[in-house]
Amino acid sequence: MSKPVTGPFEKTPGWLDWYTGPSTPRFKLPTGAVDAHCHVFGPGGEYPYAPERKYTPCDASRAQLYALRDHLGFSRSVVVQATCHGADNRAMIDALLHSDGKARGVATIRRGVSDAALATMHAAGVRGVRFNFVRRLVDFTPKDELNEIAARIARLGWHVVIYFEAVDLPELRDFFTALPTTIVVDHMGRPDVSKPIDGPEFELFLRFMREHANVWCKVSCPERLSVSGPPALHGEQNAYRDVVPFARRIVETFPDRVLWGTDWPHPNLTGHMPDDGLLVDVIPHIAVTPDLQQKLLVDNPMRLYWPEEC
Ligand SMILES: O=C(O)c1cc(C(=O)O)oc(=O)c1
Repeated sequence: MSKPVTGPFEKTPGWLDWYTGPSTPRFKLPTGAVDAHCHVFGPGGEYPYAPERKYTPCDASRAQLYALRDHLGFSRSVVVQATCHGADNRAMIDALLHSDGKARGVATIRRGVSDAALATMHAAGVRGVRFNFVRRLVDFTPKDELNEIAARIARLGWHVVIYFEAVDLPELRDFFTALPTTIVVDHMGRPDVSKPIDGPEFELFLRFMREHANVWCKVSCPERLSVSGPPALHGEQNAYRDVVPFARRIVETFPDRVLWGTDWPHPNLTGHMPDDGLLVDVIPHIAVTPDLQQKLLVDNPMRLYWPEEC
């Protein structure tokens, strides 16, 4: 892979660039595997970062994303609009249009979006919108605006991706459960993995999924959630083992509603930047049988993003 570069923008101080030269995973992905959560950043010279952004990343182009996809052994990608681009979806859509149909997208949209713009996005491969409740990433959008957006995209058959911190679930739960679409939770609802797996906080999340069959979950981002590591670096084959039981519990309880993604290029990590090859090697620890791996990596994302092929 080519090296990270920065265009006309100055990166947030302390920014960690994505890992160059990732190892080849030891885990062999099943045929047709989908990386169901990844991003493109810019390049900033071509697709400027949004004025309202909370961070400025290094560039991460579609060519670099697809080179990683091929290196790791994925067949397809779901490109999720990154908050540093606000509601300007051009970089993400450009990535979809240059994917030979092998990428779908999740957009960020505002109330004023036209029906024509939504139709163009749909034609490009957008199949969802992202509602973000993580305070360090976005200023909140009022709930009435989100409800209006949800009603409009429901008509297109899209779903809503939600990103929130575990401590905020009690307050947001009623809003989420009233949404009219499939709901996909980013990064396991960000559990605090230093708390007990059988404790009330994680149980609330499991109950949220148990009681609402339209709620799906990405069992992604152990590198973000881990407290006691070890990180996916230096050949580590048992990385982020404090996160593994949480992800495994979700996969085994809801095998037909889980997705996995790299989260490349891993925005806002501070401690380390994972070797994406070793990150893939975490998968067999959280989906421990070929059957669970097939659902997590192929059947579920295909049903959600390429239903016409199922
Ligand atoms: O936790 C994060 O910092 C983060 C940020 C973004 C984004 O800026 O879009 O996306 C993610 O999936 C995770």
